[in-house]
Amino acid sequence: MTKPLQLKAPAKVNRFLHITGQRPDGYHLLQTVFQLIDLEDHVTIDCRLDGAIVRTNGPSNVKPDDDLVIRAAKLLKETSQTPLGCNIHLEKNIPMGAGLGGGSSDAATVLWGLNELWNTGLTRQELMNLGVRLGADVPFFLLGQNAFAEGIGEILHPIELPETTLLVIYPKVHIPTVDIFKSPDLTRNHPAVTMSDFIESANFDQFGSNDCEKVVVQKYQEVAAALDWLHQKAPLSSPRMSGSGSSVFTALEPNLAKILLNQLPNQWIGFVVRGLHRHPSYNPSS
Ligand SMILES: C[C@@](CO)(OP(=O)(O)O)[C@H](O)COP(=O)(O)OP(=O)(O)OC[C@H]1O[C@@H](n2ccc(N)nc2=O)[C@H](O)[C@@H]1O
Ligand SMILES: Nc1ncnc2c1ncn2[C@@H]1O[C@H](COP(=O)(O)OP(=O)(O)O)[C@@H](O)[C@H]1O
Repeated sequence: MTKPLQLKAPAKVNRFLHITGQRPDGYHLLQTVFQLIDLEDHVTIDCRLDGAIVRTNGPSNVKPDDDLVIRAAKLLKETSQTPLGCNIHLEKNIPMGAGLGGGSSDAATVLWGLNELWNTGLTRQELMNLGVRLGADVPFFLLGQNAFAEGIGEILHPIELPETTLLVIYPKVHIPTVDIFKSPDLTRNHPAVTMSDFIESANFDQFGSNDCEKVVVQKYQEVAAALDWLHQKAPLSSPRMSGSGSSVFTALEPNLAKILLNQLPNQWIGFVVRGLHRHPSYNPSS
């Protein structure tokens, strides 16, 4: 019997997020830079010979069958027709509905881990094609490195980003992605940029904007307050929201990030994180 796999599933931030159009099926076309950060869920996967797929631990507010880790395992089992099953132990550290991609990262980690454990032999691209059925962010997490993304987030161009420390604030608001994408107030015609525009910009932190931010700030006062707080405390930085919210972040010198974390109003949760260059559990060429 193989040993259980212990894997880290990192969160992401969107350094900018432009909505450039919409597909005929309603999904939004976007351009973004995804950055992996060292805020991580822990996923332990153990092979079962009886074919059952079981979550042995996980968020109490997500039913086991709705959990993206179980949905990912079932999708790979169905696709590969393996007779094997698994136990999945999920320790959540990434806040949910926070625009940090935790569910998508967990799903990607399970697809990658089970492909190894079950020896199903899918290529990375095949795993990505499966993953996008679970969430638009899943292919990025399978890529395993930072990326400039287009399409609905599945067209990925690897990119190297400089060392960064970020202060991330989760304003304890859970935002369903779908609510933001269906808002009539969402900007959907941001002019297209190129990856070179981003790379050649004088300051990555100031490049572009997050088109979901306006809609979220109008609807969720706590997100607006967290952004205002960052603007006041670090006026020289460029605070942003990540994804469809609710987390906000800014790049700071590490000592200042720690000082501000200690001053954070206690109704919010803060994290000082470092940008990662590679996925902590698998590398892009494996
Ligand atoms: C906005 C982004 C940016 O990174 O991140 P999050 O804030 O959710 O982490 C992602 O594109 C989100 O990806 P993900 O969270 O996987 O969303 P999904 O489950 O695929 O989609 C939830 C719903 O949002 C809408 N949706 C999602 C992505 C997209 N490009 N266009 C959409 O219109 C669809 O109605 C979809 O049914
Ligand atoms: N393992 C999981 N982790 C987080 N959320 C999950 C998971 N499985 C299912 N979900 C559902 O997906 C929703 C969005 O997940 P998450 O990835 O945390 O947020 P976001 O899309 O804002 O980055 C959650 O509200 C939850 O209902």
